[in-house]
Amino acid sequence: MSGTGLAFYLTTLLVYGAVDVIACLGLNQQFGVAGVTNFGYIIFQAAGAYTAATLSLPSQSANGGFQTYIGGLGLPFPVPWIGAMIVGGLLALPFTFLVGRRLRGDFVAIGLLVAAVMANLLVTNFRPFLNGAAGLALVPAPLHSVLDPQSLSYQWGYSAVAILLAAGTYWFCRRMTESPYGRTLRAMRDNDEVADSLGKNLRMLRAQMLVIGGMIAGLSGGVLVGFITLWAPSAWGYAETIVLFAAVIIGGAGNHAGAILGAILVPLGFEEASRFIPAFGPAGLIPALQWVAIGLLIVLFLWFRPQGIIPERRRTTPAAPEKAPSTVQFAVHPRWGPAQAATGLEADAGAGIGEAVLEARDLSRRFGGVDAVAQVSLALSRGRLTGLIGPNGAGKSTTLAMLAGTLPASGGSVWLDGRDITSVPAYCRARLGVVRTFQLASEFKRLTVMENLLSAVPQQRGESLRGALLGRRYWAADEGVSIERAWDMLDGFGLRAQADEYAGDLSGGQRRLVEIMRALMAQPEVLLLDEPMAGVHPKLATEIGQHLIELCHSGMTIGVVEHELAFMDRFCDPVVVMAQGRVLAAGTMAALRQQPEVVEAYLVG
Ligand SMILES: Nc1ncnc2c1ncn2[C@@H]1O[C@H](COP(=O)(O)OP(=O)(O)OP(=O)(O)O)[C@@H](O)[C@H]1O
Repeated sequence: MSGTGLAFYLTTLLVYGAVDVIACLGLNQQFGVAGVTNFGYIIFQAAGAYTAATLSLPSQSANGGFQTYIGGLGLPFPVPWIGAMIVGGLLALPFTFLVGRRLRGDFVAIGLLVAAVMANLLVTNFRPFLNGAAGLALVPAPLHSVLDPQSLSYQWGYSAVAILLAAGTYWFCRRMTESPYGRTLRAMRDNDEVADSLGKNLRMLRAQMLVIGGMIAGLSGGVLVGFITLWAPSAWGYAETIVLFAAVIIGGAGNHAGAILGAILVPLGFEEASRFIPAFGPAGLIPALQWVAIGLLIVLFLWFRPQGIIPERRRTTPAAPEKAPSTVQFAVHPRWGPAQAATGLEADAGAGIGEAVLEARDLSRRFGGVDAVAQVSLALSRGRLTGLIGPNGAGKSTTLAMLAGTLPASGGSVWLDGRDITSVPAYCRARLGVVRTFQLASEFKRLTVMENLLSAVPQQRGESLRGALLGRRYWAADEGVSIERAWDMLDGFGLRAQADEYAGDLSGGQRRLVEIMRALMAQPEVLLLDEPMAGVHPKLATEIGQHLIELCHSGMTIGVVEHELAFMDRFCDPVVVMAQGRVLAAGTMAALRQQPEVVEAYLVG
């Protein structure tokens, strides 16, 4: 290869590499960080490429009529690239309805894949739209009227701009990810039901990810088509999406540096490596083997190294001065606790004690033909630790889920402070102060203990997309206050040493504690605990029980489902007994023990 030939080859590599990096960063943001599986990702790149092409091509009549397309506006650089981003983002909008519905993630992924296949078929078979299978050619290169696109200096310049855009995309994605907003995205990825119950608006977050990913993919398409000057349906089959997924998974999903490495190794590396394989077998064999190799690599990585070559970074928190770990410290809702007293706004913790705060009225839930909960009416009162007991399958967890809104009711209503909240979604109920924990372990596994706690803090400055983009200076002080509270909480629960460990690596009992701490970090007005003491050391369970009582004294309303009767005896008043989906009785444990039907249904054994 001559020197000039080599230089052209190098610049081509650089542009392809930069385009792949941009595309992989967008996909990593969607899939690796936020857990939104978009098997139709490639159509957003294609939309960007077609948009940039039709915005820069002359009108159809001016091109001699050898290709047909819509648009043909002949707009100057950089309008086609900006248009590519905008259309990539706009194309994502219809799909935001898909993620907003209560569809499972894999259905959404398949829906997007089907959309990608259909879009490709449409463009291929409907020629007037974008010239069908033949695709668009002779797309004007950016600034072709003032510069010579064939010159080597132009090619170097193009590579430099493409690399700068890739660097800008990296900076943009990092800014989102390394912020409270990014933490919320990762929490949603790890366990969306729990994120929902902590007040995170999943529909909004997923929609943002789809639109931002679409814009980034669109940009990558715009940059690519300006360089290669042609674009056809064969360039964006659904298999191309698989290549990008392979890049992200192999590089290290969730880590933007990993996505960059994956982009260089997989789409670029495979293409280049196959050039050096001597031709053998029938035509098309080598590209086919390339697919087999990529498929095998995905399987091998998912099996042996699911975290990829550069795993997601563990976020550690600078240690704060240690406090005496003798007692459990709780932060209480500002409306009721000392924090509010300190501001002088409302120091009367005794106000309203005993009045119904959260009520179920004739609440029912059917699963298929089974009445899991049938016309249950009960009230949780301010300042009371209300227990809910009953045999297995009595409907306790289902009732608690309907109170928190994580499960829709089939009938009846839920009231908060005298307001009907039956149709209010879980994340809004959490924002109103109703926070629950779950019966099964529900920590955010790939978030550290500290991050689990911080994820629950309401109204964080850096938790919105805007706040994240404004940067650390905008949200660091606010985050500092939350970290301080989290350290206090960790000291109280004796988990300071585990602050930087992944919550998924803790013991069962420790994970329970993380859940309780996380719920308390949300500063709830009503706290709903589903078997919180399971696996917790009895001494600590007693300590927690005592502090739950303290919280009640400061005005919090707490409901707890628990099988441990000793806990009910000691801490809960009143206690509601459920059996076969109905409320059997309610009162103090002492009174309940006097009722034969309760003893028969539950207390015996
Ligand atoms: N998602 C579901 N689909 C179908 N049936 C369900 C579902 N969730 C709960 N059920 C059924 O509803 C009934 C009540 O279950 P629930 O979990 O509320 O009981 P529970 O009192 O909390 O029991 P446990 O103490 O064992 O947790 C059970 O018969 C259960 O099998």
